[in-house]
Amino acid sequence: MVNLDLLYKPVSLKPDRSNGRLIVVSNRVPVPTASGAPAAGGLAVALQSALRSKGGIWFGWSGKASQEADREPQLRTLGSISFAVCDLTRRDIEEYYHGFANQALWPICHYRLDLARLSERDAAGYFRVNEFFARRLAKMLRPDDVIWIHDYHFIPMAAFLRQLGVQNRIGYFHHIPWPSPDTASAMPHYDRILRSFSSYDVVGFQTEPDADNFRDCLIESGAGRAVDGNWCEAYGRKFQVDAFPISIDAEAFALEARLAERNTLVKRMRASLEGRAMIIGVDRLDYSKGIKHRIEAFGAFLERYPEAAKARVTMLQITPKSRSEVPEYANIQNEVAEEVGHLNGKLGDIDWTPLRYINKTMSQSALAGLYRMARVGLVTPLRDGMNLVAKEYVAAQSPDDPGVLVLSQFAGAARELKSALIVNPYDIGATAAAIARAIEMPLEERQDRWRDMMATLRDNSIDHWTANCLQAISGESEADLEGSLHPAGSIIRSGAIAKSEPWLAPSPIWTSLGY
Ligand SMILES: O=P(O)(O)OC[C@H]1O[C@H](O[C@H]2O[C@H](CO)[C@@H](O)[C@H](O)[C@H]2O)[C@H](O)[C@@H](O)[C@@H]1O
Ligand SMILES: O=c1ccn([C@@H]2O[C@H](COP(=O)(O)OP(=O)(O)O)[C@@H](O)[C@H]2O)c(=O)[nH]1
Repeated sequence: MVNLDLLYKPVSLKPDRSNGRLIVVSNRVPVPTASGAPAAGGLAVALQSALRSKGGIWFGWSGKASQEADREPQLRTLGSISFAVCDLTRRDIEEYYHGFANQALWPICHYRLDLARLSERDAAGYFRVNEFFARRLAKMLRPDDVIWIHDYHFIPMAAFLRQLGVQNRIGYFHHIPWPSPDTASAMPHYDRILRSFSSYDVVGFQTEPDADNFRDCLIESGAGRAVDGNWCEAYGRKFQVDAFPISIDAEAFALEARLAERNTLVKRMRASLEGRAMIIGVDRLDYSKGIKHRIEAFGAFLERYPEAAKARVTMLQITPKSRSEVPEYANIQNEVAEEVGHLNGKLGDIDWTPLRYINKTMSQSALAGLYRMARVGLVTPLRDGMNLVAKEYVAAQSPDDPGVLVLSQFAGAARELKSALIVNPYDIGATAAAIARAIEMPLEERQDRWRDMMATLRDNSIDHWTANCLQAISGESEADLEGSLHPAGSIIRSGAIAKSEPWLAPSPIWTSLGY
């Protein structure tokens, strides 16, 4: 373990944006390991390339628990990237990760108020852990670093950094949906959460509706207003609020899929299908992914076309377990397993298992090959920030014989992949009909739809996303705004603007919680 205090000086100088390192902060940090285990989370997969060119630090949780005394960041450097991760205590993990992040923010952002647990203990733990990370990060920063913070685990991180005197440019990207004010306002410490966003220079969302919902939250709570298009003034500060739809490297994924035709696992799968068409679903085992509804829809499809289906179709559902210590996730694991058992018991035969259900994490290469083999990609979340699986499925298809994507209207990806068969995942009959349509779809229509979606993916690649986000966060696009009234990062007080001043205005609730 390396004591980072010895390596970096504290922040004190005026920011210079030109040559700064990139500092990425995320809850999960894919520290390279000797075994090179595959990553199941979209965030980890999507950010693989982000740090490559600029160099810098990827900072976050180690994924491990340890004792209070032993929690300075551990550093691993590979080329121009240093991975710095801190352990958390068991109590931290319980309150910050399982508790506030995944039992309050996650369900509320996915419109599941019925599953939200509002606990003061968890809330205090969430803010405490954010402060813990902020203090350690602040010690590593240089004045010209650009900081890019990811996801709902770290909403208050910038506010703590500002309190510590950090004046760097800081951007935030929210990977999951942001709901409308009536739902968002169910968040515990809603005012404090909203206020926390104003410490960023840029706040990014997956889609326009998410960004609109967020602006509406500021307006309806009386905290601020929208100005100059995609900017907001709130809590005395001006910051950019915009949609940056995340994507994948479609060309690289297509190549991976072509090569994966030689993958042993893919070959085994193909042989076992005995000529049947494959339908594929790939999701973390999460209630937001709509797996139960999907299984019901597949069952309805089988019952509607029993003989044809048996002779012609098999479904593969790849579902790595996720957040198993959270009760709602333990419940969904049981419910899905039961649903799979019912379906196979009722509709299967001695020589045919209609639904193959696997709780393993597959490598990207195996997934790419399996997507390519599948006639139908079933991506039917009840709510999803983006859903990279939908994009990967499209990228993996063979141009000569592409499969059909059946996509939920409630996935962020549906706003871009308009040539998918778009379904309401709550409508079991309509989803069953879409499966039937996808199986029967003529080659020409499949090719037309695929070409359209692939063109969209090529136009907005992951590199594009990273470049757009970083351009906004580093303030490069602000040259045009230099003459405008309130450039980003400015503090607004009674008509005067003090650019890049420290942000030191905690609300009463902050102090009441002891921060
Ligand atoms: O880290 P975990 O608790 O194991 O969860 C895995 C990740 O899930 C979420 O992914 C989201 O980000 C994707 C990429 O932007 C997006 O396509 C998807 O719709 C979201 O659900 C979560 O936001 C990540 O932080 C987690 O690491
Ligand atoms: O066994 C698996 C299952 C999923 N994934 C990857 O995990 C990501 C899931 O991202 P998505 O945006 O669809 O959902 P999230 O899990 O982030 O909510 C995709 O890149 C998948 O390829 C994987 O590598 N192995």
